[in-house]
This record gives sequence, C-alpha cells and structure tokens, in this order.
Amino acid sequence: MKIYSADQIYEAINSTIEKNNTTSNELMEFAGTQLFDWFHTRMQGAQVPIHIYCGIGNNGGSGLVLGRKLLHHGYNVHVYIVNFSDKRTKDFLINYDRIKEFKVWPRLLSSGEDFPEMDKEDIVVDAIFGIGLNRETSDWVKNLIKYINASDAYTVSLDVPSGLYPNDAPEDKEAVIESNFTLTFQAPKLSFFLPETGVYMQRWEAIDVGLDPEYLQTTNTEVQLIDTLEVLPLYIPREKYAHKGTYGHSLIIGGSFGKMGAVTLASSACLRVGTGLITAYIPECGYTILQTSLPEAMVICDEGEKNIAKIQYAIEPKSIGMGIGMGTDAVTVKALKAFLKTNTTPLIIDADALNILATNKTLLKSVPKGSILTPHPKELERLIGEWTDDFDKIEKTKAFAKKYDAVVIIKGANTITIYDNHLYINNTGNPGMATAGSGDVLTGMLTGLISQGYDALTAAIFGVYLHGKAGDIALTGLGYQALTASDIIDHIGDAYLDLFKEPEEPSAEAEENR
Ligand SMILES: NC(=O)C1=CN([C@@H]2O[C@H](COP(=O)(O)OP(=O)(O)OC[C@H]3O[C@@H](n4cnc5c(N)ncnc54)[C@H](O)[C@@H]3O)[C@@H](O)[C@H]2O)[C@H](O)CC1
Ligand SMILES: [K+]
Repeated sequence: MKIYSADQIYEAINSTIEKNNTTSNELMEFAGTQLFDWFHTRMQGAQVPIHIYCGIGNNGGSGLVLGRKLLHHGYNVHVYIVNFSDKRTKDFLINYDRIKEFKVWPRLLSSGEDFPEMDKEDIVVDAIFGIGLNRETSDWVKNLIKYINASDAYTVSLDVPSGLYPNDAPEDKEAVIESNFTLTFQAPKLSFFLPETGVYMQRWEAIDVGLDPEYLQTTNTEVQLIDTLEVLPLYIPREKYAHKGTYGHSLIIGGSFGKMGAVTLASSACLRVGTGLITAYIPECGYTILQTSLPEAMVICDEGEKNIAKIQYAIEPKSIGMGIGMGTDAVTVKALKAFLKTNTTPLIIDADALNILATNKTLLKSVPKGSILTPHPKELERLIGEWTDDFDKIEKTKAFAKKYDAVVIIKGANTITIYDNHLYINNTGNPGMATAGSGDVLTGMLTGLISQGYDALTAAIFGVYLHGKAGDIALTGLGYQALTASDIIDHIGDAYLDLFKEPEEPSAEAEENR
C-alpha cells in the first residue's frame, strides 16, 4: 500500500476536483458520509454522547459533516468549534452553516473557556487538526488536547490524531491526541508507523474518500506499507526439476563460546526458508553442538577454539549471513577485516559484525554490493550516529544506505527496509517477537532467500514479512510472553502457505446480517 506525503494528498484532492468537475465541498461531503457510515454500522443508533471537536480548517469541516449526518440519524451529538484561528476555510464555513439546519449551534471554544464536561464512557471525535497542521499549537489548544486525553473517553481521530504531523515529529510530545481509532483518509501516513509517533494511536483504518484513482495509481511514493498483496508477486515458485543446488548454498558465520545457539537458530531458519544447502562456520567449541542440534547442517570449524580467528573455507556459498553470536574479540575483529578484503559474496551483516563495522567504518567500503545490514536501534546508532527524532533517523539511514549502496533493515515494531531513498514498512509481526534469538532467525531467513535467487532488496522485504507472519501465526495458543525464536522458525512454513490462502468465505450468520 502506498503511503503518500501530505503534499501528494493535496495534489490528489486537486486532481480529483479537476477531473471529476466537482468541488472541494462535495469531496468533504463524500468523506463525511463515509465517516458517518463507519460510525452508524458500529453504533446502530446507540445514544452514547458523541463529542465532536472541530478545528477551523477542512479537518474540522469533515467533523461538521459527520456531526450533521449523525444528528440527522438521531444520535446524541455535541459539537464544539476549537476556535484557534479566524482564518476559517471556505468548506468549514459552508458546513458550519449547514449544521445549524438541525438547530444546533456549536459551542465555540477559545482561550480561557472552560472545557466541556465529558464522561469516560462517552465518545470523542477528534477533528481539530488534520494534515494541514503546520506549526506548534497555542497553549490553550494544547491544554484542550491534554484535557481530552485525560478524559479516557474513546477517541476516534479523523485523518490523523490532532497534533501529529504526517511526516514530522511533534514539537511538544504532550500536544497530540492519543487516539483509540484513527479513520485516516484514503491511506495511512508515515508517522503512524514510527516508534515515537505511532504511540499516539492504537488502531487505524483507511477510509475511501474517493480521491482520483489515476493519480493514486500513477504517483510514485517514497514510502510503502508491505503486506501480503505486496509480497505475493515477489515469491519465486519451486521448479519440478529443481535439485538442492538450485536453491543455493548458504553460509552462516558466527558463534563464540556460550553463544552457539545463535548460529543454530540462524542456520535452522535458513533451511526452513528454503536454502538448498547450509553450512555453519563456527569456532571449534561449537562443533558438537551444531552437529547434534541441526543434523541437516554441515559444519566448518575455524582454527580458533572459542572465537573465530581466521575465516577460511573451500566452499562457494551464494550468500553469507554473519555476525550472530560472534563476539568482538580482537582476533575476531582481525579475522573479519581480512575476510572483507577478499570476499565478494553478498553478506547479511548482523549483531557483532555490525558493531565491528561501526568501530572500523573504513571496512564498510569492503561490503559487497547487494548486501543487507540488519541493525536494531542501538546498532544503527553506532553506525549512523545519534538522531534527533525518528524522521531524522530515517534521513540519516537513507544517506548511509545510499553511500554504501546497501539495504538497511531497521528492526523494530514496524521494521523498515531502506534502500535507494525508498522506505518499505513491514506490517506483520508482534510484540512477542521481542525475544532472544528473533534477530538471528531473521538473518538466517534473509541468507536463505538470497541463496535461492532473491535480490537483496526483495529478500529484505519478503524476509521481514515472512518472519513477522511466522511470528503472528505462532502466537495462536502461545501469546506474546511465551513466544520464542524457535517458534518463529517452526512457523515459517505456515507463513509461506498463508500467502496462498483463499480469503475466508463469509459465515452464514454474517451473510444473513448483510
Ligand atoms: N479527500 C480528502 O483527503 C479530504 C480531506 N479533507 C480533510 O482536510 C484536512 C486538511 O485540511 P486543511 O484545511 O488543509 O488543514 P487542517 O484542517 O488540518 O488544519 C487546520 C488549519 O489551521 C491552520 N493551522 C495549521 N497549524 C496551525 C496551528 N498550529 N495553529 C493554528 N492554526 C494552524 C492551517 O493553515 C489550516 O488551514 C485533511 O486532514 C482531511 O481531514 C477534506 O475533508 C477534503 C477531503
Ligand atoms: K484530527
């Protein structure tokens, strides 16, 4: 799913108006009708008080259309105008007038006013600011936002939680609505998916507000949300006459005394994702562990007993996953430096290998094209330096990925793959996956995908998706706390099968209710 910038949404609105020979107010009316349908389907006329807070721009205008339609259907509606400016938009004014058809005169809220009384069982509709927010809000509006947040009423935000920029960090962390549900217009916004700004919302749904389909389809976006529809075309089917050589030989280099499990997990995940052959390259002390825990794997032992000391092998792997459990012992650093000087095989670089690169940045130039780096936030910081906020982090990572022509995967709740100035935000996965070894599993999966012929970017997008999906499927019967990295591996097969699952038939009961 494409994630448009605020400028692109405004362009889409203009294009819709031009092509359909319609007016911006007609668009607002349509959006308001869609919003009303959403509420009406769920509320079925329930008389819970609905408090609609409308700003004076078009976000507020949409709130007014929604309010009028709810009143028309007999809902218990209270409308307030958050009068933060006298620059009211044309469509706001049209709808401000029209709500009076219902003998409703919205209460004007301004600085110094007491805020309306609300109960925590009530519903709040937040239509104060949309994507037109362009500066810090005044103190009294901040106080209103804090008041709404403190009310604990179920809050539905229109388009964005008010105070949240679509493509920027808020100046004041407390001046943003904490929304329970965001009904976003046409497509979600980037800030919904980043750790510092995603916290303002629990759930979101995109409402079709009728924007020009041609504009939406032909416009390239810098950001995409990745889900099943996006990854399905990436899948490479297995061929009937394939043999294990067809799907590549993967090499996992890592491990040190006490950290051999990481290599076992990565190698196992690499197999499960479909590599033809797998070899683990480990220090001597891990030999028995690997051979016993993973009979499908071949093992090459380094000359070092407890740490990797000199990387050398006589196989020709198609891809190499390295760094997991490897440690940063001086001999290992030396071995990695020497290895990078001669290696030309694509690498998936994780964990300690990333830390070694971060302290020896000149080594980054020796990372072959088509490689993937998989830092978690702390490892990323060591590579690119500190950032001021999530958006700055993204800009710095984009520049880093460009400089070294590498795919960078920023691991987290919505893992983001960055390459060539584009962002691919993953929509699978869950908090249960924040567990030991989960990253090792991902490294193994990415290695196995590259060995099968996926290019680095495709492997990253597809691998991160499959990893998250496997974790989601594994949740059933386990729950967040009990989920382990091995459970993710056990469900990689299910994640593949899920790609081709037919959409479920609606149940007879659901059919009757139509
Ligand atoms: N099809 C659609 O996508 C439609 C979307 N709509 C909604 O319109 C808003 C965007 O409306 P806009 O009028 O441009 O902006 P806002 O309502 O978000 O902003 C308010 C207004 O206030 C000014 N402003 C910005 N920041 C501040 C501030 N800190 N203090 C005071 N004033 C501020 C700014 O100049 C704006 O004019 C979009 O989100 C959708 O909800 C329409 O319904 C049409 C269809
Ligand atoms: K809003």
